[in-house]
Amino acid sequence: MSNRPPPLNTFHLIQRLKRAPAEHKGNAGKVLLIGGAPGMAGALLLAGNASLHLGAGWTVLEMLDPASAHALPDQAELMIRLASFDPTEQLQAIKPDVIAIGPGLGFSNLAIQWLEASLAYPNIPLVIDADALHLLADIGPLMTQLRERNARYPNQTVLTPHPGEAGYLLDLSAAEVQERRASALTDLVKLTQSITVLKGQHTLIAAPQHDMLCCLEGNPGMGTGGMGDILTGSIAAIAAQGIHHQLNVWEATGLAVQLHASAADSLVAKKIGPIGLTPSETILEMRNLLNQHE
Ligand SMILES: NC(=O)C1=CN([C@@H]2O[C@H](COP(=O)(O)OP(=O)(O)OC[C@H]3O[C@@H](n4cnc5c(N)ncnc54)[C@H](O)[C@@H]3O)[C@@H](O)[C@H]2O)[C@@H](O)CC1
Ligand SMILES: Nc1ncnc2c1ncn2[C@@H]1O[C@H](COP(=O)(O)OP(=O)(O)O)[C@@H](O)[C@H]1O
Repeated sequence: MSNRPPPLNTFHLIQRLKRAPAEHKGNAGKVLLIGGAPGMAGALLLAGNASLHLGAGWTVLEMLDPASAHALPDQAELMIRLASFDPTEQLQAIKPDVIAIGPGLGFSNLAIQWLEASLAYPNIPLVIDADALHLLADIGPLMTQLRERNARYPNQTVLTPHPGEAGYLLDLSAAEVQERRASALTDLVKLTQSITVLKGQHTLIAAPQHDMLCCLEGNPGMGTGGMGDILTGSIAAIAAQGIHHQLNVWEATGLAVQLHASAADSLVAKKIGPIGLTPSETILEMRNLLNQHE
């Protein structure tokens, strides 16, 4: 207990996101989210909804599932495209300010090509989650590409493993990660050279250039499928606004983690959860907190 890292304390950063009267969507940034293979479109839609409600100027989804890419979205603000077989060309056409890849991505050749192209896309914040973390663990050249990206553009890439994904990267079980969360995170940072968020009760974040911090907020109501997907979209949206609002990727990541957990606590305090708390409700409460502190 006494060895717990210092607490995450980020809400003072919200002031920096305050919008000047003449600001426009270009100042809030363009987030590109990649994933949503057949059967898992919901994961990408949740990440997209989080990005939209946390303030990104544009949210574009590259959806791998053709049926979902062509369906009319509930949220018309989302720009949904069918992920093409030429990711490099597509990225050059979209010119994103931030990329997030992984929610519902799956493990197809197309998924691998999109991860390769995202890792190769230069010098913008990149968030890597869920199935993209499995691909990094499984395919050596992708891990090499990640390390090279971090050597070239430090502090731009964020990994968000839950204990299962952390274990997969480290060749441990989820239970073994949980037994030594702090040292597992240190190992992940060494392995990947990335800003890394080890999710679960008392989420930990660390980076090659930053000491470890611990999020004291959050509750077991967050144990609902999709809760991690909304964190991914939130980190991307805050990082995108950070580009014009002097918030670096480490700060954006910490703020998103704390907002996410605090929003869940705030909903539980209102008796909306812990039982049945949904990621969609949590997105709206994160937006409330962001605007309350602005
Ligand atoms: N609506 C949707 O379409 C959803 C799709 N999802 C996608 O489904 C795919 C599989 O992801 P999942 O994460 O569900 O499944 P995984 O098989 O990757 O991980 C689940 C396992 O991780 C371990 N684990 C996770 N959190 C833990 C914790 N806090 N403590 C201890 N162990 C823990 C457990 O062993 C658990 O069985 C991903 O692509 C994901 O994005 C999920 O995000 C859920 C929602
Ligand atoms: N008991 C808990 N206490 C605090 N936070 C939790 C708890 N259980 C889950 N969470 C949080 O909920 C989120 C779950 O993410 P993840 O497992 O990736 O979900 P999914 O893959 O379904 O989107 C993480 O941010 C994690 O920290």
